[in-house]
Amino acid sequence: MVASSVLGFPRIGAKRELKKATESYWAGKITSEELFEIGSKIRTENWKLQKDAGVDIIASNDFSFYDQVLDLSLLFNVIPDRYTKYGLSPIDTLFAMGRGLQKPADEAKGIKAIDVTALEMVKWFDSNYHYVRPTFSHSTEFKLNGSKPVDEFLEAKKLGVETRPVLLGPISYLFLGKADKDSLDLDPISLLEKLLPVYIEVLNKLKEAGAKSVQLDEPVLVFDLPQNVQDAYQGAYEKLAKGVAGLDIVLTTYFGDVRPNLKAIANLPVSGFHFDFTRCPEQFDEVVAILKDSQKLSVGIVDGRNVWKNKFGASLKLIQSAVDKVGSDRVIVATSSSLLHTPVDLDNETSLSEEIKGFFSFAKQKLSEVVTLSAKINGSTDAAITKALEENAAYVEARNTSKIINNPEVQKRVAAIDSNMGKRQNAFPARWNKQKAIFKFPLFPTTTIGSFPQTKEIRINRNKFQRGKISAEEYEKFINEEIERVIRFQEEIDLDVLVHGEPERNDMTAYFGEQINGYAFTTNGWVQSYGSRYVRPPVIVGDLSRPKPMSVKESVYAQSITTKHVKGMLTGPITMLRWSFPRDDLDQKTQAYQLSLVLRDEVNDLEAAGIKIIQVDEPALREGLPLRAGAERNAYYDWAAESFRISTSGVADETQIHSHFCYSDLDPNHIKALDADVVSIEYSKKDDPSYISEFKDYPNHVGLGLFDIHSPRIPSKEEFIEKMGKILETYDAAKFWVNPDCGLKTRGWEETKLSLSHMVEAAKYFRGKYAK
Ligand code: MET
Ligand SMILES: [Zn+2]
Repeated sequence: MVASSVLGFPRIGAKRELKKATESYWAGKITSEELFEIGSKIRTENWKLQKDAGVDIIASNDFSFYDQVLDLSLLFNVIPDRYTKYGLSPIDTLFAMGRGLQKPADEAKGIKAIDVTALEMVKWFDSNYHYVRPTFSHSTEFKLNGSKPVDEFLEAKKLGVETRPVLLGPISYLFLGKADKDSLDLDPISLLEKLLPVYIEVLNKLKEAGAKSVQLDEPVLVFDLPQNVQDAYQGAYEKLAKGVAGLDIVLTTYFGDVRPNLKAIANLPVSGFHFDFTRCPEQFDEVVAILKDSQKLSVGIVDGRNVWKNKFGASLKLIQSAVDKVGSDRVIVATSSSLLHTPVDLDNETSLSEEIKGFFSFAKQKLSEVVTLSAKINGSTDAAITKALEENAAYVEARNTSKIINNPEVQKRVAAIDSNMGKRQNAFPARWNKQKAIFKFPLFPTTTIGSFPQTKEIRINRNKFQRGKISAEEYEKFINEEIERVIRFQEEIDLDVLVHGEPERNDMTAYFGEQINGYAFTTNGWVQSYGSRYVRPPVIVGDLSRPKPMSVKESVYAQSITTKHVKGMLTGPITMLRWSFPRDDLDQKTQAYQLSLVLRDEVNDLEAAGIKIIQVDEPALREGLPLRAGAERNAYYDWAAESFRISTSGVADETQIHSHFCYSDLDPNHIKALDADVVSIEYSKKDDPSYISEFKDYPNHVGLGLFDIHSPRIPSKEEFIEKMGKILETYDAAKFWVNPDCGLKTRGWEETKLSLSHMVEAAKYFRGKYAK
């Protein structure tokens, strides 16, 4: 019999319980016991849901209060010294590593002041999830520190749910990490021998607790891996298998093609493999060929990364060929990856049209999909299964013929795009000559990335407006007051280029998506982005067009109340695409081009309305990069840059185009290809001098982010001076912009005020210094 399996379930709770809990804990409103209680409740619900749906193989240890990779770092004692010297509890150490911690001293209680920055946070493969990067040094001493995987396994067992614990595998864990700044010569993979005993220890504890099998995720197998990393697999898994004899290890890969690394895993002594056939069905024959004897084949066929209903007909064919090859007892029907990347429950959506709702499937619905597929393959004649299959066939037909999907006007415009649309009138040096005469910026111009604190008041008013409790006029008045407050504050601390603060935007993608035809949006479709930050990606369902300007009103208002320049603020085409759930029936390039035309109209409208500086954010540019080098990646480079340039090249030389990048490794060549006049880049946690030199010969202007906006800590003026000083050792002062890492919307006003004031003071300090 074929079994059904789910690689992981969203941990945020159907009503975002986890967010509320962690944020209340950070605010000191609930105790750690209360926090743990809520975690336990979420886990219990998730396991029950899966069990009730009939899923055979259910994961445990897929829960986390912050990030599953960070959990492992805590578990393995990969905790840089700077976090251990305060005597924090394990959960507080975890949060300090994830988000930094700054606490004044409490003399009365004899408690010292705490001031520690967060570890680096980076993109999880090509998703919009972010993990906390394991940070190793020569002094890292692996040892088991806690028992989370075992505790959660036993917790489920007590509830009558037998689970398969999931851990990130040892090679992925090391490869996704980095050397700490005191140990830059350290190659994390060289720590493998030291790390394996700790894996063996925890796996044995799981075995003793009654686990029969574990899921070891090795997603780095979809990267181009250096030879030494590929070579590490065989030995490592032999040691594991020997060290935990009797425990089945299923090696899990996802998000792509593992064929280039197939040799590395072809002879591993594991009990089974999982492959992602939604992302790469082409690998089927070759990967199945490595299976030996009784090794199981977990067929990733229900997409863990999107919201579209599975197309059962095609899936059943693929599963059937798996059964034909290895026999039904060895086949598992699974989600392609953890469902962490999908919203929790479609049943909570009340405002979607029935037609569109009929196209979607969220995490809970995907449970039934794996169950239905496996039941059908097992020959079930159950009426409910038959009905589900019939409904699915009707869905496929309905989507093929739906009227909301095709817009011939849009298709015509995309077909008519020519190469001139992606070119500014002149190259940057000529543009800059004109721009500097207009803007007359001082040396080290200061600015922010766009958003200012999204206060409770803003959320309350937005909510009231959405519910019709306040009129459009009242809401506009409120937003304008917010804009005015932000403008006055920026004038007060003397920033050079102002922003309107984005108070009208709940989310930088959804805000625009809601104004573009062809998008659908959910009311509850939250997905974790990092820590307690969740996003609600809108869904591209059809061809995209802009019925009217989307951002001009707020920018024009902000500009009307100040004599300084206000930047218009837009989300770029690639980020719009990446932070939405895309269509699965149209290639991504065409979707990006549709978006680029929408944005081009908006950029041109902003310019026509008198906005002279326009920032088009592309934080997701790097995220879209295909995970492997090759033709697909090269093509992406071209169409992604072209989409940005189509958006921004309709303006005069005098209009200054900014762009912004964050969250991911820098990709200087790609950034250069966008030809923006000024780019701001997340930098504060990089500790990597090569980031500076990468831009040495770049003629355009660059602001390296000077402080971490994910953390509430406030850098002092001296800290800014030190940071800037370091950069200026190698960096051309004439192209140096001063800005934070990213927008400030998740911060409070108090810390924002202080951090930005210190930043401006530091810029002034250097102006004085350079004037001499
Ligand atoms: C994730 S990038 C965010 C850019 C946006 N303009 C903001 O400041 O919030
Ligand atoms: Zn950003």
